[in-house]
Amino acid sequence: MRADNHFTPAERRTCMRGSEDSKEVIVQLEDITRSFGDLTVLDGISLEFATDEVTAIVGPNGSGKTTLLRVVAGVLGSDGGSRRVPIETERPIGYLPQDPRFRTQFSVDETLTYYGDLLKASVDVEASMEQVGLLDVRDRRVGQLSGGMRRLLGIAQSLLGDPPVVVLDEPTSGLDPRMREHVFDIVGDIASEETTVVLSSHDLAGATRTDYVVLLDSGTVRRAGTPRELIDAGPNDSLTAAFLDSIPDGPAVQTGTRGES
Ligand SMILES: Nc1ncnc2c1ncn2[C@@H]1O[C@H](COP(=O)(O)OP(=O)(O)OP(=O)(O)O)[C@@H](O)[C@H]1O
Repeated sequence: MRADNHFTPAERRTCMRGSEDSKEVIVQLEDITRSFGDLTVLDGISLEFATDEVTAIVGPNGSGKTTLLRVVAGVLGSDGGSRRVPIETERPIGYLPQDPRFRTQFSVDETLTYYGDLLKASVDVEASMEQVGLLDVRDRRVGQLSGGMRRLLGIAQSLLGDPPVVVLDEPTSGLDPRMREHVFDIVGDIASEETTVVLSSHDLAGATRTDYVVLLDSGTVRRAGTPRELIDAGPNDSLTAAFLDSIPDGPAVQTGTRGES
């Protein structure tokens, strides 16, 4: 195992949170590994996520972001390591997959009511529409929504039942700059004393608005810290430079042999 891909919870608390111990850790990953066939996609990931934080997982295509988020969300098991979500609520985790599919004939309201009815938790559909700014189009059919509005609908769906852990896979992909800003505004509002948000994004400008950034490459954590810490550790004053500096060998194209050397 490489030293730079293993952040124990204690180390991460030390190196990332300093003395902000009022925040409550509600997801802990320790030494998580996950392979598909002979392809090692997650290679010893230890991270923890606390309330009132937005964490951005960034990394090249194929670096394992979606796989990591699926493990965090509990929709994919790991091969090794442990995942702890020490909270007890009716709906502990809300998850926006990378490519959510909704029935095009349903309205926004009907879609959220449908998903809300599937949950055991009590659900306030109106509040979730309001949270993402979709109240004005509540009667519009999904098939008539713009791509950005559909993404907001996906975020609203993930918020139903007020889960304390909200996992969003690329919530800003394909969105124009104004809509990306809007999504990061929403995400900042969601993170609260009770809630943590974990998202993946290729939008490094947006990632600078989050609390913590994890630079993932080839299934390992290359760097992690506040945006400021990562920028200061990089070659110049940008997260893009820090990102490129953290993957000096270029983007990973995984072929199934990595991790076997
Ligand atoms: N279900 C699966 N079966 C086989 N291989 C998979 C599966 N899911 C992911 N992979 C492989 O795992 C690697 C990491 O994929 P993943 O989607 O986690 O990366 P990513 O960082 O989210 O990529 P992107 O930024 O392009 O969305 C890729 O090589 C992918 O082909």
